[in-house]
Amino acid sequence: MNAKPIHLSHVSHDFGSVRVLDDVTLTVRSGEFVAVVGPSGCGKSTLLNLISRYEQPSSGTVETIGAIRQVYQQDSLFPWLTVADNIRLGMRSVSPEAREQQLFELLTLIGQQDFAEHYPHQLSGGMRQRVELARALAGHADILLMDEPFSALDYQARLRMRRELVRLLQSCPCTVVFVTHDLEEAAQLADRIIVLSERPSRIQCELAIELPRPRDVTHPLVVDAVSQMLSELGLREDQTAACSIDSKHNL
Ligand SMILES: Nc1ncnc2c1ncn2[C@@H]1O[C@H](COP(=O)(O)OP(=O)(O)OP(=O)(O)O)[C@@H](O)[C@H]1O
Repeated sequence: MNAKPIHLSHVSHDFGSVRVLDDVTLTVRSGEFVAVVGPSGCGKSTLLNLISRYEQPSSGTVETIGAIRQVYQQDSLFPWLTVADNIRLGMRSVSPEAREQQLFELLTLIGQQDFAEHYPHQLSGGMRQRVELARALAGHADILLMDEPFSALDYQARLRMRRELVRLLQSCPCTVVFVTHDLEEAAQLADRIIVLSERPSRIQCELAIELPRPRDVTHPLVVDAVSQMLSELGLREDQTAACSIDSKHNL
């Protein structure tokens, strides 16, 4: 993997007369887990769409190196295909000889080996998201773009999925950009959190969290990071608490 698999330089993006992103410069290092948070409608998904090249920036440049896979909030499994066939779809770049072995490994990794021949409607929401993750990681993704992948799940299922994602990334390392509304999720998972401002969005600040994963939601650094994001987003009731997280303001 390259040292800088994602590099955005002075990227701005307009939809018609509406400027959504304004002069965003962002580099993501190989293997880094970057979370993106910000107010609703500020352009988080647009940022992912620019990285995936689904959208072209109005100005600035986007450079990526390596295979990109995406995981969305809505599960996008094909309902007429079994779990195994859905995952096989992600393996078009894998040789036929290696495919079945990798399928078995992925099913084992997500704990769904007994459900290979089930259809998506026979699975819970959490199980479907696990299969989505396996499909995205099949065939060796270099960059994983995740757009609120766990937001449809209940709190306990989200906690389990975070743990599962950490475990999966240990087995299948890649560079991750993870959009979420859930500040706790960002603090539990990310090496670096990008806080976007209101539209037209700029990078308001970056928070680095140097703490090994898995991280407990009650760890003081996780709690501090949530507290700082709340402050940055103007959502604190009490703005007086100090924060020990290393943060960099880009305003
Ligand atoms: N294809 C499009 N055409 C026109 N406007 C768009 C398009 N896609 C997004 N927008 C607008 O751009 C803005 C940013 O949208 P985007 O989905 O990127 O925000 P977001 O931060 O991901 O939102 P949310 O947090 O609510 O999911 C919104 O005002 C949205 O209406």
